[in-house]
Amino acid sequence: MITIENLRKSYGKLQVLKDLNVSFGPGKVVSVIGPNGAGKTTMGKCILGMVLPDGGDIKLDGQSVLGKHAYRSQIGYMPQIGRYPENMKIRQVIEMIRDIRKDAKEVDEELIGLYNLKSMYDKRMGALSGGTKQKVSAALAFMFNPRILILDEPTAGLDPIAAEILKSKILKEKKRGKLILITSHIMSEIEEVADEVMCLMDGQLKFHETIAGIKAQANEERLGRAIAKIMEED
Ligand SMILES: Nc1ncnc2c1ncn2[C@@H]1O[C@H](COP(=O)(O)OP(=O)(O)OP(=O)(O)O)[C@@H](O)[C@H]1O
Repeated sequence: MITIENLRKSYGKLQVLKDLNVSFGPGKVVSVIGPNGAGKTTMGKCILGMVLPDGGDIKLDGQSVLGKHAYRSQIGYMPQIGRYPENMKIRQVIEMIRDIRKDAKEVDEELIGLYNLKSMYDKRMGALSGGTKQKVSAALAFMFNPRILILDEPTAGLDPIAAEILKSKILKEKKRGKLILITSHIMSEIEEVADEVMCLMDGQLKFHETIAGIKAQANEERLGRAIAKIMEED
């Protein structure tokens, strides 16, 4: 589904992605982990076309996406921190995005319902709590039934019930054959939802393995310990 080949990206002198190679298939939840600043968000933004790589390629179903736009409608994105016009009401933000995506065949309002967002439709974005803003971001990411979802620390700031709702949604959409990339630092969450873990270290792929494979490789039952063991290996 997505293939990343020799991807390079620098910000000034800082080399963030250094010849990154990795591929992801459909019907999988892949947890993207790695130390702060390892390049996880940058990789996601390169896939989304929000950051232009300096070299290498990103292919969707074998076709390069670089310099193209239309493919983006197949990807839902939930940013780490959603930024919205402060004065717009939730209703207006949702209507605006629906208007931009008039072409979408299917509109999925499940999260709007589960998060009871309609009861807050007239609140302004600038007046929302961080968690409520996250709920709006989650609802928008899933809204147009994209084949691919890129979720950047999606449960950070969500209360436990809202986080459970999101995790169930992730698993439901995975069963429908979607590819879901999730950046997370929470081991219990990774173990609950992910099939595979991709670890970025210093802009390169440290490993990309199934959860069972990681535990077997490290000879550790606890995922957190297994990952720490592999990350410490040279
Ligand atoms: N627009 C930018 N301009 C300059 N440097 C940037 C920019 N965006 C990211 N960086 C730098 O690139 C590096 C990688 O950032 P990135 O956000 O991809 O890391 P990350 O793995 O997602 O980190 P975290 O776990 O903290 O979210 C960091 O050192 C960051 O400061």
